[in-house]
Amino acid sequence: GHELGCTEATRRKYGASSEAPPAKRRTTAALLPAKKAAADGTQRTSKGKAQKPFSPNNSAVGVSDKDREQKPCVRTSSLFKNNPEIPALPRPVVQQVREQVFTSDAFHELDLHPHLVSTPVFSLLGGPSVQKQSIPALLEGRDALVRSQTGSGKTLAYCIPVVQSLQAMKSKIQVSSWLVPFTWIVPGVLMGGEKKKSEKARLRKGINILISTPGRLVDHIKSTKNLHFSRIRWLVLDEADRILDLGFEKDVTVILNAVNAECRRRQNVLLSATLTEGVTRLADISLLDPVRISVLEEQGGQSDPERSVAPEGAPAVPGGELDSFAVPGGLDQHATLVPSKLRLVSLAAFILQKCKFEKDQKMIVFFSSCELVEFHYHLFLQTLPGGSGAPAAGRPPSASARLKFLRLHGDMEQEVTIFFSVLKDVAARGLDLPQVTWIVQYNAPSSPAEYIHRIGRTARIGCRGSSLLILAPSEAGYVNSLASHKINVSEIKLEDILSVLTRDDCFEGSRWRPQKSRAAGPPEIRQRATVLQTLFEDYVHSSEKRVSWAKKALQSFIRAYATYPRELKHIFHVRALHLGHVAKSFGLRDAPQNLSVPAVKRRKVNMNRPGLHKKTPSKRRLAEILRSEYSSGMEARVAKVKKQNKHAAPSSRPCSAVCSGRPASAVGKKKKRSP
Ligand SMILES: Nc1ncnc2c1ncn2[C@@H]1O[C@H](COP(=O)(O)OP(=O)(O)OP(=O)(O)O)[C@@H](O)[C@H]1O
Repeated sequence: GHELGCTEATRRKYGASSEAPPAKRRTTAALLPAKKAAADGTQRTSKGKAQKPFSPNNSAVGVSDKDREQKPCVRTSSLFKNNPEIPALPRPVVQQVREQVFTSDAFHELDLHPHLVSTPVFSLLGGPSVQKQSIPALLEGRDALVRSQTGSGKTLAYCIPVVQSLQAMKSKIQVSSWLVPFTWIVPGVLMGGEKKKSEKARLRKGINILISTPGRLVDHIKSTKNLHFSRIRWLVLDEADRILDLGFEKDVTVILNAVNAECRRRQNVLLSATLTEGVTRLADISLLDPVRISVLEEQGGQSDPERSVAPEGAPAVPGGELDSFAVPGGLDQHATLVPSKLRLVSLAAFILQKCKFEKDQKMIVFFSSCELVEFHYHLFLQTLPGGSGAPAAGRPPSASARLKFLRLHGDMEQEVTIFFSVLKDVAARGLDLPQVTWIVQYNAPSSPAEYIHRIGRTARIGCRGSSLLILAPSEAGYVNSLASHKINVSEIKLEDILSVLTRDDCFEGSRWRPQKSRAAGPPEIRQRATVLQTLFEDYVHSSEKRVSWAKKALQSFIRAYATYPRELKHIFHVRALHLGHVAKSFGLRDAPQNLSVPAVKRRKVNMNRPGLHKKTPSKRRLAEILRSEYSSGMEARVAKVKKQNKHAAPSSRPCSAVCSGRPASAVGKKKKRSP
């Protein structure tokens, strides 16, 4: 107790039973010893507001180390009181779907162009199974439905046959330096980041490989005269599950009709990490007598790891594993149950644990809206020790590692520009995130397919990785929902996440001392978590502007929460939220009075409900899509859509921010994506 300089009242506060009636939040004066309050020179009002205006110039990290040291006593109320009981995390028995990602067979057996075989990736491995199976089938001229887990190498599985067939073509249209040495193979991208005029000019010049998002291609089908499909040899629908998840089904139908109208003889390939009903439906209408490729490991002799040919009329479901999702073998999935009040400190503690106290960690944190990405990005950047600026002097070496944060979402106009100027050659070709070690889902995704795609940003192509799903105690049932798709998670206890704070002397609440012999027990963990929460609350309440910023983020969270699909409403229902507790996870000391929860319910948009596009105005759907993790963000420049965005109910479901213990420059890598 004396180390924190806390009063008996503070100790009682931490020790209060969870059955105690909701305590009114104590004022600073009640928790802050008079002597200390005078010493730090900050007089507080009865509302707990600092009268001394916050100046960002005071400190590079928003709340300076000096401030931290001079305010040893926490004044944050009841972080550990009145929380719902944390139930045991369900542990359904799940036999995970396993896939054989690699094959020992070498690629030189395939009759490929020598330049393709000499590509460095082929010398690295025997080869990804999906490539070993797909390439020969596609070279034979077959249509194919390819289902293989995230990060298993699906892109090259179709790119190699496409390039192999194009390089053999006689007519050369122009010279490109992209696909050296196949200089006459010219790829082009349509994704809406540019003016349509430049895209039209590119189409006019002629390209061999057109990579496009469905929406933008439909746009050109409707308005670009120079777009002809009569000589198309291949139609590839990559990420089919995400195309459907994001509501592009109608656009894909328009594309298929337009292509069919001009060209009947071509090869069609459909690739997906997950196999849902929608994907098989799309396969039925887009593929002709397809080879079904799946790299399932044999389980009880039931599935055939080799490629199989669908009997005529049979549904194109490789391995019959509909709605059972394969997860990379090197991926350890976890979930943790965290009461709403403790969410923010838990996330911060987890980031610190991995990115500050462990080496070579790179983490992606997924949030449910762009506003949430912005809020947490700025908050952590300004408050977390090591979040920015130089490491503070006198810290132990283990705690001096600098955290680097990068935000990424679909509503970033300026930031994207800046980002592009820094990493121009990288970002202009799309992003891949190599060597990501942790995926954190701060807000649960609204479909299992989305879950799979999020966690699939780690443990790619045989690497190891881990994921953490943060759920409220009332959301524990979501684990069962995942289990019904053969997704298996194990529990990480909240105490284990928060305990890292005892290693971080920034949260000691008093001047840092080099060594302590005292073991860290639950009371100390609670004290430090409260110090951290106070840091957040002080930052948020240091100006009216920041308070309203936090309120907006909270509002956005509630809006997103209202958009879970009907089948998950029993787990995620906005009425089950304790707004006062949730407010705390935004650094707010009280729940704002004017949250528009009922209005949100009226305007809910469910991205995963089949037939979404029929029920939702198309512009709103577009606004949703533009803000998705698959959006480049540049589309948001379309003023009309931006206007719609303002009024669209939830700002989106999937968005992400990246934080890493490494330099930001190590984050990006070339990646071409479609859709
Ligand atoms: N033959 C190969 N040898 C070595 N690395 C490879 C090979 N094929 C692909 N890779 C690498 O593996 C990573 C994952 O490949 P890719 O992006 O094609 O996976 P995917 O199955 O499409 O994943 P997702 O479903 O998540 O989009 C990429 O970084 C890619 O460069």
